Amino acid sequence: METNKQKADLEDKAQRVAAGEDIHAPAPEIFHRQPYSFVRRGDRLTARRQKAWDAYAPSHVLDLPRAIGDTSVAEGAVFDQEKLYGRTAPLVLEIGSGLGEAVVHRAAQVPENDFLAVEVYTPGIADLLLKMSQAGVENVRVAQANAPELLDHLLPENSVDEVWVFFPDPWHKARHHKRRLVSPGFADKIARVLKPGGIWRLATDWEEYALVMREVLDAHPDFTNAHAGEGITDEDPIGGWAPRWEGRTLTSFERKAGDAGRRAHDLTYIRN
Ligand SMILES: C[S@@+](CC[C@H](N)C(=O)[O-])C[C@H]1O[C@@H](n2cnc3c(N)ncnc32)[C@H](O)[C@@H]1O
Repeated sequence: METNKQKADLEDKAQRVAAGEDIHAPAPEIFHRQPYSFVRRGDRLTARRQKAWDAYAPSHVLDLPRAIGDTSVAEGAVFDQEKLYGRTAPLVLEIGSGLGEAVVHRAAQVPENDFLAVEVYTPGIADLLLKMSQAGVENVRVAQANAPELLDHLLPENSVDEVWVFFPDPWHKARHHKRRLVSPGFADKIARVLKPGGIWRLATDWEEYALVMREVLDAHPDFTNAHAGEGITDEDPIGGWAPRWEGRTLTSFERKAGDAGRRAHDLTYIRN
C-alpha cells in the first residue's frame, strides 16, 4: 500500500515533470546547499528564436566563467560595465526576466539607463533578444545564470541602482517553499549589490507569497518599505503595498494570472 510519503513523492515528481524537469538528472541539491528556484526546461529554439540567438547572443549574452553546471557563476567573475555597455550609466537588474517583455519595454522608454536581465531559460533569452532587436534598443545585456550565484560572484558591492523581481515562480506547495527566490538570505545578496537609496521592486500574483515577501523585507534591517503604513484596512492592518508601477508593462505571464482571477501585489523597498 502507498504511504502518504510515497504519494507525496509521486505528486512531487509529476509536478516537476509537468514543469519540464529532467527528473533523472542529478539533483541540484547534490551541488548546491540551497535548492534551485527553477527547473531546467527544454532548450530547443524555434527558427525565429534561433536566428535571434545566433545574431545577438555573442554580443549581448555575457560570457561568464562557470563553476558546476551551465547556469552557475564561478567565484571571481568580473563585471565590467564600461566594456559591456560602452559606457557607465545607472544599472537596472531584472531577475527572472522570462520572455523579456518588461525589460525590453522599459529599456526602450529609458535609453539613458543600462539594463541587465538574468534568466536561465534559453528560449526566454532568445525571445528577449528578438524583442530587443525589433525594438532597436541598445542598452540591454543578458546573463544566463542562477541569480543568487550572479549576485554573489559577478556584481560588485553598491553597483546596482534598481532591482526587479517580477512574478518569481511561486512554488506554492509547502514542501517547495525552500525553492522560493525571495528569502532573508536572498535579501542579503540584493542588499550587498544595491546602492544606498537604490530601489527594489517586486510583484507577484500569488497572495500568500506576497505576504511572505512583505514579512521578510519589512523585517530586513537594510530595507525600508517605500509605502509603509499605506493602505491599512481591517483585513490588512499592515498595508504597505505599492501601487502598480507604471514602468512595469503587462507581461503575458501577468495577463494569464489575471485571466485566472489572480491580481498582482506590488512591493517597493528602498536600500537604507
Ligand atoms: C514565472 S516566470 C516570470 C517571468 C517574468 N518576470 C514575467 O513577469 O513574465 C519566472 C522566471 O524566473 C526564472 N528564474 C527562476 N529562478 C531563477 C534563478 N535562480 N535565476 C534566474 N532566473 C530564474 C524562470 O526561468 C522564469 O523564466
